[in-house]
Amino acid sequence: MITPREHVERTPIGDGVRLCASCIPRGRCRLGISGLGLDAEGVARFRLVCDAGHEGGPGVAHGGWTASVLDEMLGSVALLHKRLTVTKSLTVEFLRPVPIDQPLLGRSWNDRIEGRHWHNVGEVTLAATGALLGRATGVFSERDPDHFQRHKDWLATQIGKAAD
Ligand SMILES: CCCCC/C=C\C/C=C\C/C=C\C/C=C\CCCC(=O)SCCNC(=O)CCNC(=O)[C@H](O)C(C)(C)COP(=O)(O)OP(=O)(O)OC[C@H]1O[C@@H](n2cnc3c(N)ncnc32)[C@H](O)[C@@H]1OP(=O)(O)O
Repeated sequence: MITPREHVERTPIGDGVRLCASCIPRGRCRLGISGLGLDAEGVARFRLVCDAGHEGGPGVAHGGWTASVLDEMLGSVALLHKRLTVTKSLTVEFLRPVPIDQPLLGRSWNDRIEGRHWHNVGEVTLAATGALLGRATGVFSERDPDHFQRHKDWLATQIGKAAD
């Protein structure tokens, strides 16, 4: 079985972020995230733009976009340390409307690790002024790469049960 590090290293990067399966063919994150790497304090930094494809209210991002980018940014913290985690819980605060087509900045970092659980934090700000628009806390559960095969096996059992 491959190690989590090998699994992470085999996943393609686009604009500085490890790409999820659906974005690998396009070569960039569909949410408009580019990664700037870890700074000296171990904080992951990102450039973000919410394009009109994610417009909710007039001129502002759908809340699902904001929650998704925070999930992605907090989920990237362990990836940047070559560890594999999935979101166990995510709490999002929508502090101000997020404008579309405006440069935004994202930051995410680890607060503490308890066993296999990474407690991560992150925020989205307006690049022009640093105004805080949204923030999140989340717990990310460290997994082995067999997580996805386990899911397939579990699903096959469930579907089998439904057919009985
Ligand atoms: C998009 C995912 C990417 C993940 C990384 C993949 C590749 C890396 C490379 C590039 C990716 C690029 C970017 C990614 C960056 C950020 C992505 C954002 C992160 C996400 O957006 S990620 C998707 C959303 N998040 C989930 O989708 C989690 C669903 N939630 C669970 O999976 C469990 O809830 C879990 C693991 C959280 C529990 O955590 P835990 O610490 O409590 O773990 P525990 O082992 O105790 O399991 C407790 C119970 O879950 C069962 N269980 C565990 N694993 C299972 C499996 N594989 N199949 C079937 N059942 C499973 C056990 O059997 C037990 O069941 P029971 O209670 O009945 O005994």
